[in-house]
Amino acid sequence: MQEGKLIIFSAPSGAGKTTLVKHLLEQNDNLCFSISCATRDKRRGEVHGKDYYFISVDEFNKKIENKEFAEWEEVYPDHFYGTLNQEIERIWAEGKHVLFDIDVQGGLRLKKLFGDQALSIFVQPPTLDELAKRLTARNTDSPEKLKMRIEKAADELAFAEKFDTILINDQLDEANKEVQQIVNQFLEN
Ligand SMILES: Nc1nc2c(ncn2[C@@H]2O[C@H](COP(=O)(O)OP(=O)(O)O)[C@@H](O)[C@H]2O)c(=O)[nH]1
Ligand SMILES: Nc1ncnc2c1ncn2[C@@H]1O[C@H](COP(=O)(O)OP(=O)(O)O)[C@@H](O)[C@H]1O
Repeated sequence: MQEGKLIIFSAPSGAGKTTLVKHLLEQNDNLCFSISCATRDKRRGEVHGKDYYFISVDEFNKKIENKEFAEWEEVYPDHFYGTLNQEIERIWAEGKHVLFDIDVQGGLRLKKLFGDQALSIFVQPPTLDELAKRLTARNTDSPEKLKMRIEKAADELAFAEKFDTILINDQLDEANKEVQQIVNQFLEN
């Protein structure tokens, strides 16, 4: 099997990485989204096997024991997320490059594992206030969860400099264009 490349998007929750990743996937047939395992509840509109493999904490722990994950994190208390080795291989076997939407620690771990084969992109909101506004408007989280995500975001912003590239997601059209340029440049080399 010919190995492809890895493009990793990490960001605090609400910075817009899911939005940017979806757009990139629509525009590029040679990229495929890495579907993670997650133990959180499914949100309205989410599909098992498309957005995530939604599994129980017990199933998740079995996969840890069986060393099925390239990386995994307890991103929020009792909310585990992980990238399956099998998922990366499935995508490479299709002759495509792998696109990740994963948390900051997971992103840094994959970059360390794959080195120059991977590009790590940190998506930064223009301000923390704007991030809080976007998360509130998205309306997918309870007030407690919202608070937890915003607090965690402030810590995560400190890791931006450790990524290959920082992308500020202010005007969405501009950010989409910039992402495409960054990805084109990486895939050409
Ligand atoms: N480490 C790691 N983080 C993941 C993985 N999949 C998703 N995440 C991250 O987990 C966090 C929470 O994701 P989610 O519950 O979907 O909410 P979101 O932050 O609003 O997108 C986000 O930062 C995701 O990028 C994974 O496989 N590994
Ligand atoms: N540049 C932007 N300007 C305004 N709103 C945005 C922008 N990018 C994303 N959003 C909105 O902000 C919310 C959070 O974006 P999302 O992609 O879900 O973030 P993440 O995956 O990083 O948690 C969504 O409702 C999305 O539509």
